[in-house]
Amino acid sequence: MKIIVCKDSNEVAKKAYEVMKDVVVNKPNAVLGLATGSSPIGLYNEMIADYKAGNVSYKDVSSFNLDEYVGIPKDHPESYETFMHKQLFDHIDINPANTHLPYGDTQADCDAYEKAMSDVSVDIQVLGIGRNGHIGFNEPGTSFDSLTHIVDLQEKTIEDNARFFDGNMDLVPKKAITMGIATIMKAKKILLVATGEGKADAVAAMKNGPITEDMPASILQKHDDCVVFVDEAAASKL
Ligand SMILES: N[C@@H]1[C@@H](O)[C@H](O)[C@@H](COP(=O)(O)O)O[C@@H]1O
Repeated sequence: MKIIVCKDSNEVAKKAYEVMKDVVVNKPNAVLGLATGSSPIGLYNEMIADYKAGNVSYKDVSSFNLDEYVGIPKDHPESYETFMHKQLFDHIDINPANTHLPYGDTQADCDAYEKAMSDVSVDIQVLGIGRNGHIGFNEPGTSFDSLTHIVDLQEKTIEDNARFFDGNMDLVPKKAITMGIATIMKAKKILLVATGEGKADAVAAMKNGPITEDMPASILQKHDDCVVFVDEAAASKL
């Protein structure tokens, strides 16, 4: 795992984009693993700006997102489907038919997503990290062997996401469908971004702590090509 400490979130976005650009320019039909949350928004803005400048195209790219809430429609304002359209897809030339997010609440839904992903190979997987070390929605305690599955969200995660639901924890979905840890680890390259002091404990445990299912992101120590961009605040406990 390579950690690069940047002075602020702006630099994190710019540096992370250099890695993304390298993948897409070298492989115009790259498969991108994408993430939601506030962390990757700066990176997505850089992708959009460079696309608008005419420097890169996503017309042959396809994408697979990490996760989605269970129990809200795809067109809900806070669904991850809506997030991805608003933050990225609607501003670049990616073919909407080539974008994929998991959806549903049954094992069959999980198996279908896993199957679709096993037919391709993710060239670069973007990740954020939860304050409790979750990646995707793989909460502490998730098996490192897990594939796409349905999860019960932990209190801390519901609390963190309440800001998107009028600050009301009751409105936050309590379940989600997520790629598993084993699904994520299959990506050829992993690009994790984390900013702010709230992520400092999780970043330190991910990098220096024991590899344990209690800290899902710690498994990334075992990935052959994982690059992490953090700002000084998120790096403060390294
Ligand atoms: N499912 C997402 C994760 O993929 C994301 O990494 C995490 C951190 O979010 P943020 O980047 O807003 O701190 O939030 C959610 O739980």
